[in-house]
Amino acid sequence: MLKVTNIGKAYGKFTALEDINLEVADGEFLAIMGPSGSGKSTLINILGLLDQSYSGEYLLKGKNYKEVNDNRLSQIRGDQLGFVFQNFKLLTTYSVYENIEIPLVYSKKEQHNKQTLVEDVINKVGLAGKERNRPSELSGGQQQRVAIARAIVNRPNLIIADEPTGALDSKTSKEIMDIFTKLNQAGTTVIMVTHDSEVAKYAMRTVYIRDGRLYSDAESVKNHD
Ligand SMILES: Nc1ncnc2c1ncn2[C@@H]1O[C@H](COP(=O)(O)OP(=O)(O)OP(=O)(O)O)[C@@H](O)[C@H]1O
Repeated sequence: MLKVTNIGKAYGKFTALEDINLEVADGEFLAIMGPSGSGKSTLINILGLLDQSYSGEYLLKGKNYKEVNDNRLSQIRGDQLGFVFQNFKLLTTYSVYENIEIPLVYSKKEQHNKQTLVEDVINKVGLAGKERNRPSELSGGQQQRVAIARAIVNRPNLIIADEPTGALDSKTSKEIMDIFTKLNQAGTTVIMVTHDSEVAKYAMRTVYIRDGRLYSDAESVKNHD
């Protein structure tokens, strides 16, 4: 799915990422863990084609998008990637249905029946009956379901989730992780940042970032415990 070779990222004199190497296979479910400020968001912003100012090489599905212009990049993000954030990032004046429909409205992909696609994902995340509600009328867990539905409606190759359970209680977190697990079992690659080791257990593999450097599970134990 993706390959990162020797990636570095600096904010002025501050090195946020250094010598990052990572390969994620199609169909994997990867958790990225690490302390606050270690570089997790910086890394997934690069993986999600939201940040192009890094050194090293990033290939998504074998392609290097570093020189691609912003319009084309947002098209690629919309068509190939799905994003889920800690604070849901829903549009508050839109209904559940309208929030989920957004990626289809902007996509240039052929979509024969948008309504069926939206209804399918609403059922998948267990929100049938809530189509006309506004986000403010939903619980945190329900809002995250809307965000997940919005992330998958365009059938992305890869879902990038930044602390998707960070604002949820443990029971709701489990329900949300069950949805990610199902999506992954159906073939979607998932990369998820989390602080919560219980949540990371849902992933097949966990990598750790500390001070901008990446460690695999075993290396992390060796170097830091
Ligand atoms: N725009 C920026 N300008 C300067 N420094 C930045 C900027 N964005 C991030 N940083 C710094 O880079 C480091 C990594 O930040 P990042 O947001 O990637 O951490 P994180 O691991 O995601 O943290 P958290 O778990 O708290 O979200 C931090 O020390 C942060 O202060």
